[in-house]
Amino acid sequence: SNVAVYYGQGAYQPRLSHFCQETSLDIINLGFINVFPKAVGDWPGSNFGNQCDGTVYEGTELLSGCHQIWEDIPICKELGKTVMLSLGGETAYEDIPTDEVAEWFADFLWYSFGPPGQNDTFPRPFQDNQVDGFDFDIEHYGGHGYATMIQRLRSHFADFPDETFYISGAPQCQLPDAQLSDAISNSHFDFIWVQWYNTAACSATNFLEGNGLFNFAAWAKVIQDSANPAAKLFVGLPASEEAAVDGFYLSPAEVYPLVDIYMNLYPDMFGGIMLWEATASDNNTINGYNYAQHMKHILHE
Ligand SMILES: CNC(=O)NC(=N)Nc1ccccc1
Repeated sequence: SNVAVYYGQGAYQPRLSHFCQETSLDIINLGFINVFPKAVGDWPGSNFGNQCDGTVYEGTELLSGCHQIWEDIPICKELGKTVMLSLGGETAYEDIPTDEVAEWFADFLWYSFGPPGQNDTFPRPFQDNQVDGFDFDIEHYGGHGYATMIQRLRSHFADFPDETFYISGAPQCQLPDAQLSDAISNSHFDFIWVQWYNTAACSATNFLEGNGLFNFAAWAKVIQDSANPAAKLFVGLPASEEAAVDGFYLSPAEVYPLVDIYMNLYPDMFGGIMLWEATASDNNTINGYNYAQHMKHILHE
């Protein structure tokens, strides 16, 4: 199974190619498109932390100088990594007011970050690089419009039948997830990485306490009943103590029994582990291995 990490918001983070050289990482979510269009014709905005050169397309919040990222994506692809573009994140105001705006947003993302050369009225923030898909890390205000966006994106995917594009989501563990439940029921996800941290009522730490509140099984049922029962369910975890709200970190030794049980209870659905986030994992070494390396070992046990 796979290890997915978020990249783009790490403190003093190294450039993307550093993480693409890590063999323990399979999927890299570039975060974030953190400003959403409010009307048809509005451009979204982006933030990738200390990366990019601070320039934006005039009159927008969309970064235009992400040279480290456009230089590094080919390296990542060469090394077999799946590179997703993540929408949302902590700072985003994610409200999709109408279906027209949802479809505009999907078109913008596709023509700007999908295969190049389709429609040159759109910018190419990563130049001729194309991402492998789009991740929905919708933390608030959401709920409306995401199913429409995803259906629109998938109609674009169908124009490139020889290429594979993915849709993923990072709901909070509380059910039903206010932001993404509608989208999960009504549109096709490939990966669902649940944030089993920062929410006491259902986080992975409950597994350690054996109190029955860790709700992997409930999420498995949501996926079984969803628009894509074949979607893969990942266990989302903080990659270090500091990477999440206090008290939600699990050591590798604590993760092992959780993964062992649920990987074997749900062998087809279990997709792997998602980590928030890449730099925190790098800075969290235990017995000479960083956190993501420990996770990769656990998945291969
Ligand atoms: C997939 N997205 C996240 O995991 N976001 C996230 N962890 N945000 C955050 C929330 C509280 C403290 C630190 C980071």
